[in-house]
Amino acid sequence: MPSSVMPTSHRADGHPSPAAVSAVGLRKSYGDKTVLDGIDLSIPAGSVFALLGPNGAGKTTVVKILSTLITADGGQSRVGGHDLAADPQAVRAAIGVTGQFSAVDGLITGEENMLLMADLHHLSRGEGRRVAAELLERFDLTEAAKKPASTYSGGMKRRLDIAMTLVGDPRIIFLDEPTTGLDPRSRHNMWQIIRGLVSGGVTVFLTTQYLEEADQLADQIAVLNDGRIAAQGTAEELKRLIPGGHVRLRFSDPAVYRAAVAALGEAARDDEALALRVPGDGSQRELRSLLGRLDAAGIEADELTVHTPDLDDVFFALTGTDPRPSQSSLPAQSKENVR
Ligand SMILES: Nc1ncnc2c1ncn2[C@@H]1O[C@H](COP(=O)(O)OP(=O)(O)OP(=O)(O)O)[C@@H](O)[C@H]1O
Repeated sequence: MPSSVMPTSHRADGHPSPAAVSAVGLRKSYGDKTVLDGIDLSIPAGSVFALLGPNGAGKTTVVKILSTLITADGGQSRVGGHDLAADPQAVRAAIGVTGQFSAVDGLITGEENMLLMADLHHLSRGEGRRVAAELLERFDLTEAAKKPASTYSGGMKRRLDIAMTLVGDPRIIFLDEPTTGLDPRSRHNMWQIIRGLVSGGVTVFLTTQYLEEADQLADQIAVLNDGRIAAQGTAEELKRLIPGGHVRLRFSDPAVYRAAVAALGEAARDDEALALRVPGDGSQRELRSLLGRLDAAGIEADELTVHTPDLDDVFFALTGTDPRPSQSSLPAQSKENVR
């Protein structure tokens, strides 16, 4: 299933675009615990790739391997045209990494953090100052530039972290859960920043637990579960992989609800909410037939909503992890995968 939905990408001139990141058969274990059990990836240059997975699925491990922070036990990968095992230095020079292991030093100011990065990249004093000022401006940090980074909000720290990464002008950026813990406004801000990077030709590899984030940003999404890629494709392709479409009918009168239960034998019941979930593809034909059956039984629902599968459904079907734990009407599933 994974490879069958992975399209070959083409540049505007019709030639296949070179992969910015590729991996074949990546494996990693800690002791007798297998974290990655053969991961294949191919990410075209200039695109956004989202690695989606529940807690502990191994997302950070993939990022750490591809960004040379740890080594894989098996498999091959190329990043920015360089073999990871043979030339990790060249890989390091081509990439930027931000995430759970942030480089921001809280004791010094945002500006000093930037200048430190400029030093690390051997920029001259003048060039360093110019680049730092430009990036601080771009990430809306000019005002806060002279304050210690420890006083920054979560969103500001993430922005500073990305700004620091960009000092070296990397063509490939790894963002490990870039919006975890951010409020909705900062999250949208971060999405704009990521879109800006991509429009400048940067390849973005991001990990996320948020389906909406992958849906919003990614050209390709891979769902990681139990050390393997359970499915890969565009958001639309993934949504087509699974059923999940249904019509939800809600009633306020328990007697009418019971009549509906009797009339629609195949529907999943939520007795507490007096709601029924009738599986279907949401097509006009199916809706007409459903309404016909309700009419014939003299039943009128108080609320009728048509639900087409979304990434939540895909995630749920593939990982057994319900991203919407508050929805009691979903069937109870094994939570064994949640570590
Ligand atoms: N250094 C280590 N030693 C032992 N086990 C580890 C080590 N690093 C990670 N693991 C284990 O590997 C598994 C995958 O961890 P990883 O951090 O890659 O997951 P993740 O998908 O990024 O999760 P999260 O969303 O919680 O960050 C987890 O079960 C974790 O406990």
